[in-house]
Amino acid sequence: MFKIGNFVLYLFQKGVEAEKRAISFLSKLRNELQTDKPVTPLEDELPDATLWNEYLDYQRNLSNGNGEPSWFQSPWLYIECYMYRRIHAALAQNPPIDNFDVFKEGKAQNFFESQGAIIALCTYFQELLKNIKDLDEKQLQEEFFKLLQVSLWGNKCDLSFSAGEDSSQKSSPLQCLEDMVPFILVNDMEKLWSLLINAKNRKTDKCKVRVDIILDNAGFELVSDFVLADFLLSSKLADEVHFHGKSIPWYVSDTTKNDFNWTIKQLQAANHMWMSRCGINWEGNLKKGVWVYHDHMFWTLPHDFSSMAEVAPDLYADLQKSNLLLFKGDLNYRKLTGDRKWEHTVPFHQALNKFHPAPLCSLRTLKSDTQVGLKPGQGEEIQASEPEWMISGKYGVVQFDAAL
Ligand SMILES: O=P(O)(O)OC[C@@]1(O)O[C@H](CO)[C@@H](O)[C@@H]1O
Ligand SMILES: [Mn+2]
Repeated sequence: MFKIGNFVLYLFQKGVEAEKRAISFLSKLRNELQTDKPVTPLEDELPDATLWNEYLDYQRNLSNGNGEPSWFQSPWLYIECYMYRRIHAALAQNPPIDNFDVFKEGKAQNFFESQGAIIALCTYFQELLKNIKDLDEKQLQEEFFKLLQVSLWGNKCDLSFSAGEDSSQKSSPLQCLEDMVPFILVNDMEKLWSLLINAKNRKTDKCKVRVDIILDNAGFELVSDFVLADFLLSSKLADEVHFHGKSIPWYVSDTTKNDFNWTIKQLQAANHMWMSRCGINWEGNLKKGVWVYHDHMFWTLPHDFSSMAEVAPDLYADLQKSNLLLFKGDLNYRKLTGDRKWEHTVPFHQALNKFHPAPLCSLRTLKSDTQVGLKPGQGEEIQASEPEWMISGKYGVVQFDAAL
């Protein structure tokens, strides 16, 4: 008994020491940020450190003698990613808190506060499953469009955008879909449907249809992605869904493997029949191998996706096996388009800058100032009445690129 007590005390002290080290690392980080210090190379030995340091050299070369890359001067996308990587280093080097996710609490809260919306969605979906086999093609298409839009608007719930404040889904996610259609600035849902229905109709036993979802936020958005993924399988539009999450805590609410598994467990254990049924089915999908979770360090590097083929050829080759890639969220859109100040009328295909592993689609609510593929005058017209249109999260896109 005494020995166990000593051991617990020892562990407690180790924990306190690790916390102190992490806090001091984070204070240093805050000071560097607030005083616009030069960006420093990473000093940890995590597997991606070399790639980060090479990227810093690349930024130094870009600045072409105009001073060192620094917190206020360097590109926003790079600096913001770098900040999350440094936060990770503060914890990852510090056992026993090396696996602690500083954003876990916020993500769990988002999930619990969205409970009503999750119940509404799971109930709707389980009712739909009861007669999905009897639906004709037109009806299937309608349901696909609905669930696609729920997943699109689910992207409003992100904690980086709301600076950690409540951003849960409060209203029923299915109710106002029709009213929100005018806010979808690029609406390629028909193109997605054609791709999927043609693949289904052409399908042979040997060739499986694979859809990949490059995930964004945990909480309500993740549940909406699960429902969409289940619909794709249950309607036989796809045979496999591959999910891609983040291997380290990222942009506050992004989904890690822990969040992915935690969410399914929470649903299973819920005191609501349809929520729990969803959780049970989804764990079954993972066990059967028709749902597959992946993570890759590339998703938490600062590089935009046009560098993927060079920096992460294994990931690029894996994505090439897919029939359709669904990229969720704003950050993925920024990385798809290189976060440049493109003219709004530049075609999406061009902004992708040769990133075409497979047909792809962005499901994104606008929270940052990059938007391509609009009709002439479309952006200017909204700008005139709503100067915040690109950062308010009120508008969205379902923007497709057929690849090659
Ligand atoms: O990718 P998400 O979750 O849709 O959005 C991430 C985001 O909120 O984080 C950044 C602001 O901190 C912006 O890039 C973007 O608005
Ligand atoms: Mn996010």
